[in-house]
Amino acid sequence: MSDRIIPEATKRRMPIYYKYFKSQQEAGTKRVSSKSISDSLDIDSATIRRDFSYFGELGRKGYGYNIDSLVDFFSEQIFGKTVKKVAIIGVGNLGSALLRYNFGGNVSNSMQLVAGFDIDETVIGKTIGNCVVYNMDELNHIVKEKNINIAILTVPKESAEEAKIAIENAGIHGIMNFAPVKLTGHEGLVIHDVDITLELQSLCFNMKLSRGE
Ligand SMILES: NC(=O)c1ccc[n+]([C@@H]2O[C@H](COP(=O)([O-])OP(=O)(O)OC[C@H]3O[C@@H](n4cnc5c(N)ncnc54)[C@H](O)[C@@H]3O)[C@@H](O)[C@H]2O)c1
Repeated sequence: MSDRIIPEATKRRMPIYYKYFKSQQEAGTKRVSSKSISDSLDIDSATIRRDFSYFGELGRKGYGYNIDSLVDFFSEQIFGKTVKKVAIIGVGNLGSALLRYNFGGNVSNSMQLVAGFDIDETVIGKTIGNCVVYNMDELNHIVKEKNINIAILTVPKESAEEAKIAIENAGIHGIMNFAPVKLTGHEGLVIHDVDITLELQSLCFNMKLSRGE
């Protein structure tokens, strides 16, 4: 890979490309042009070529891109060489819905939801989706036993800091945080905040722009 710094916008498009190439592979497509990627994803061809240029030569001019190679390449760029094992911390309304959803079953070869954790005795010991809900006290040893690398944090905001410390101490390096609170961790801990309200506001803004208001 080029040692140029990859822009945030390119990083955000990586999973979008991967999802598209995966769907094309499943449909039996062997080769795609940047024009067909552009038309399908509504991203202009120049942006696609610039995004891909950060990763070296992925296709030949006039010949298009080989789908199998792209799927392998993007899969390794996004997930690395090991399957990512994911746990839900806080199995209430949102956490249990995510356990049942289980990534829609779409990416199970690269990411697996393997456990839930909670402090509430009424949910501990239950199986939701395919996952057992464990007591938070068991976090350290279950993380080691199941090689968990990522935590999805769905606890109330008052508990988020405490839960983050427990996650960090268990040796997990990635948190997807749904709690409405800004968390920081030690260097090497990557935290992504997810906020459906921001997405909705962005949708409102785009609707307003598209109507020319
Ligand atoms: N970002 C978004 O778009 C979005 C959308 C919906 C909800 N949320 C947030 O997600 C979080 C969960 O919402 P909910 O409706 O599922 O709440 P909930 O109260 O139904 O569930 C929270 C769960 O966390 C558990 N919990 C509390 N402290 C814990 C701890 N220290 N360790 C482990 N588990 C703990 C509780 O026992 C409970 O089961 C809230 O912070 C909410 O504000 C965010």
